[in-house]
Amino acid sequence: MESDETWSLDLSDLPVSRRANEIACAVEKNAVTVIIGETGSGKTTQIPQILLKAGVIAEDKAVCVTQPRRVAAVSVAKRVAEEMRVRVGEEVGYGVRFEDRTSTATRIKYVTDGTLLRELLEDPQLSKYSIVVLDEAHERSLNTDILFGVLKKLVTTRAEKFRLVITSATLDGEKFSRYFGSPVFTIPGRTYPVQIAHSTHAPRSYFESAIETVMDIHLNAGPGDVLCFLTGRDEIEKCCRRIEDAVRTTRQCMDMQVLPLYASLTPDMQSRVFQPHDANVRRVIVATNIAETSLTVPGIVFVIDPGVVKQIEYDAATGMESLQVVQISKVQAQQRAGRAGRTQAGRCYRLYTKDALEHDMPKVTRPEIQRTCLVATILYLKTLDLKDLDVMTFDFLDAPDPDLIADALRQLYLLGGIDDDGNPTRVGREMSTLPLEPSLARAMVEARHFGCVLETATVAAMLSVGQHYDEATSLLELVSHDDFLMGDHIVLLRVFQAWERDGYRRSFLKRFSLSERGMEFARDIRKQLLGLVEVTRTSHDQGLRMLRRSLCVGFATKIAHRLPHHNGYRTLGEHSTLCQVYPTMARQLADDDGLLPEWILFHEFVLTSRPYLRYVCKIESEWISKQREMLSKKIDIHRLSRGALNPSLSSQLNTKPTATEVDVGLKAPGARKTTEEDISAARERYLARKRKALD
Ligand SMILES: Nc1ncnc2c1ncn2[C@@H]1O[C@H](COP(=O)(O)OP(=O)(O)OP(=O)(O)O)[C@@H](O)[C@H]1O
Repeated sequence: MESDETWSLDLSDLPVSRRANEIACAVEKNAVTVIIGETGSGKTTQIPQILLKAGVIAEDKAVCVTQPRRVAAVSVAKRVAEEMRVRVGEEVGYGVRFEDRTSTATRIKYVTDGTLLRELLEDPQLSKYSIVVLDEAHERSLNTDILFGVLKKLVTTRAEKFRLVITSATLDGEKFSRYFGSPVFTIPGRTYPVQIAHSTHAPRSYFESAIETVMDIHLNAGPGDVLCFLTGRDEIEKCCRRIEDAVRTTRQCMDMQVLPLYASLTPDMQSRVFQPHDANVRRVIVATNIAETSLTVPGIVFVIDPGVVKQIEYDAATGMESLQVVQISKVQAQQRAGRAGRTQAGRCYRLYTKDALEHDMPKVTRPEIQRTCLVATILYLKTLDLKDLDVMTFDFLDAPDPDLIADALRQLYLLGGIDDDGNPTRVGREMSTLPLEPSLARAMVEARHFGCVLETATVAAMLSVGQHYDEATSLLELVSHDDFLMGDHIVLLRVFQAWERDGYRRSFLKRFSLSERGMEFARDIRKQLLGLVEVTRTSHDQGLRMLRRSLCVGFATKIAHRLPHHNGYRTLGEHSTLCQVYPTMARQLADDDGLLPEWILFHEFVLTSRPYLRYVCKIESEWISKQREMLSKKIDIHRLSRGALNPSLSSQLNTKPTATEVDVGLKAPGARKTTEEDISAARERYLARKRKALD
């Protein structure tokens, strides 16, 4: 028997649908509307349909709904297309990185927040849309936070009618209302009840406790699928194996199917969780927080919430990132419970005590914009050419620490993305058109001059993907010993080239234990990059050398020097830090004396058990003399914070190719410097808000 809960619900009975008229009127009347309604009440799927039916969307335009994650944008679009009985890509479509399923007929478009940011670069007025809905606002993803600030401006400046809607189940309505100067519309009622159970004591291991709870439900509870949250890929894969083993050794009449769900799975693998299945088999989905918001997985009755999440934290002083398992916020706990009770009544098992929820957990999730590297964000804001932009005082909902902004400005300047007056250079604009992180984008721009676009695009694509091979891979069959000694970038290039020579066959990937998902994804990204950057060619034997030189320009702020007679390194720059090369990589780089290269560039600087450099490549000191000189130069951050005061003027001035060739002193007439007072005021505001958030 197949479950078909999909149609068991009368859509007109969803809390949001019951208030359709009022919602349509509120959006029609107000430039910005904040809508708060319980999880599962119909915000994501129903509001766009309500606005369409009520004629709030202009005839020749569409409504765009953002989601923080790709899997949500795709699955919700599919669901709404089903409800409207149209095919995806017709009246309802979606746009995510590397995939656009829309047509001229599309009136409701689901996108990731990153996709909307890109669309803004091409069409700053967003002229295709009459309404933008920023959904899941509570997540405070970096991209959604940027959209808050940019769209708040657009609402007041666009000549044509434009409406902004902010939605979430768990939002500090008052704060949003104050920021946007908008009314808050609250929708009472939920779909089905969710019973919540807390642990009576803190478990010794949330991982073991999660497995025990899955097995307990399987052996003792009635029918229904299980959604269990964990923190990351490795942990999830391990948990799936453990559960499968436990089921094998337990005699139970009901079968079980265990499915992982995390961001780096292929879209095909991800969509398995939404496919109908035999109701006699209990399905257990083990997921990261990508399943925390938006998703309706039909059949879920039980949710297991261990109360933890993996979060990235960037330290601007050292340039080091750490990925740590931290406690979730109360808002996240509520979202997780809300994954049950959507198609039938449900239960949520919290593997932490009620006391911990009330006293230890933060109320809301800390915005990503306050704990991440902001180079890409600042470049983005600069290239949008907003009038009177000063990134230090930009109207963010929650401003980041000024040190984070200063760090981003410094890095952008050293990469040549902005000039002495903080205006985006031609190089900066080119960088912003590439769907890559700034260092890789900068290397790609440089690769054109060095004639090694193919090689650089391949390395950039491989590095963007991350997961390529497992420990068992015998790379020396694919990569020569000499190439091996040059480091990861060259190894990644050679691996891809070997696969390319083999005609991109899957059997090749299997034979060398290469990740099918990772390699296929890298191939897609590479193809896209090669469509964006003109391929200039250099002689084959120069390719490798030129590649490393381009990387030196892109990674000008990520260079390390080995200590004398020692395999430790010191990063270059204002806050030079002692660190080591990640152990598995260090083995491959060492020469016959066991010494690592004197100079390297690195892709990642992460804090795990200690500070490690990951993905490193050997470079020559004479290639980086300009970079070293720049790194030791005192940079006037105040001058960089403003910029694009007069876009037409700045674009005339911005014809300088790289920062290393920036003519110091060339200044846009009329540019007012951000003063020390502006920055102290920004810092004060930031600290005051932080204190308030902690209270
Ligand atoms: N794929 C689906 N299969 C079955 N029912 C679904 C599906 N998607 C949505 N629904 C039904 O529609 C309801 C509304 O879903 P919707 O995603 O619009 O809610 P929401 O208010 O946006 O929730 P959240 O705040 O959790 O994102 C769900 O509670 C569920 O009953």
